[in-house]
Amino acid sequence: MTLNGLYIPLITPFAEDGTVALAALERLANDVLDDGATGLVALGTTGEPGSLTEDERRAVIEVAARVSRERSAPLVVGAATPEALAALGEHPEVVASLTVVPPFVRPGEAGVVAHFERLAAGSPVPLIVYDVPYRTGQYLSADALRRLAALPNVTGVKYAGGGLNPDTIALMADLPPGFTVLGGDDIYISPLLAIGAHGGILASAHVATADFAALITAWHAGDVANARAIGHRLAPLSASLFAEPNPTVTKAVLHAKGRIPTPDVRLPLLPAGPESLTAALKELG
Ligand SMILES: O=C(O)C1=N[C@H](C(=O)O)C[C@H](O)C1
Repeated sequence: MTLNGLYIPLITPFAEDGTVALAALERLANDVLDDGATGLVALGTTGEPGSLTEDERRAVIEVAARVSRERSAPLVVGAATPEALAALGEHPEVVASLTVVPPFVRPGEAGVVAHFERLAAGSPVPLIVYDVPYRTGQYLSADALRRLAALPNVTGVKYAGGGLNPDTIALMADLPPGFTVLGGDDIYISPLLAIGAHGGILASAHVATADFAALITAWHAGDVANARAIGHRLAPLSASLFAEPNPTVTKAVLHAKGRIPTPDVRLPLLPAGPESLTAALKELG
C-alpha cells in the first residue's frame, strides 16, 4: 500500500462551553476533502489527543470515519498502544495508524525497532512510523528507518526530522520498495517532495488546502517550475502558522475565517497571540 497525496491532520475544534464541536469537525473534514485533500488524519499531534478524554477521542474517530466512508477517502488515526491500535480494527475506513516513536524514553534505535515490531505484529492496520525527533527526543538514522521499513505491517514514515540532512538524502536515494514517505514538517515539504516523498501530513493545509494539493501534484508530475513557485509561496505561510505551538495559530486562523466556533486549545497549550494571527492572515492573503 502506498499512501500518496495530501493528508490533513484534523484539529479538534472546541465549542464555547469547552466541549468538542463535533459538527464543526465534520464540516471541516468535508471542506478539506472538497478542496483537494486525499485523506484525513484523526488524533495527530494537531488534534491535541493528549488533552482529550477517551470518550472524546472515540467521538473524533467516529466523525472522521463517517466522513471518510461517505467520501471514500482514506483515514489514518493516531494510535501508539496495543489497545488503541486494536480498536482501529472496528473501523474499515482506517487504512493505517500514525504511531509515534516512543517519546521521552530515548530507547535507542534498536529499542525503537523492537517496539514497532511488537506493535505492528498485533495491529489490525499497517503502521506509519511518526518520526519527529524534536518532540520525542529519539533520532532515527536512515539505517534505522530501513530496518523499520523491513518489518511486516509497517507501511511508511511520517518524516518530520526538522529539516533535510544526510540521513534524509540517504533514505530517499534508496527507498525500500513499497515504503511510503509522507512529509510532516510543513516548511520543508516542497524540498522533500522534490527528492521523492509521496505526500504530506500537513497541519498548514487546513488553510490553503488546494495549494498544498497542487504542490504535491506538481512535484509528482515533474512540473518543476510550478512546484518550486508554489513551494516558495507556501513556506512562509507554514512558518507563520507554526510561529507558536501547533495548532494554536491554525485554530486562530480557522476561527477568524468562520470555520470553527472558537480558536480555543486546551492546556498546556495557550491560545495564539493576536500578532501571530495577523501575520498568518497576511500570508494567507
Ligand atoms: O498532527 C500532525 O500529524 C502534525 N503534527 C506536526 C506537529 O505538530 O509537529 C505538524 C504537521 O503539520 C502535522
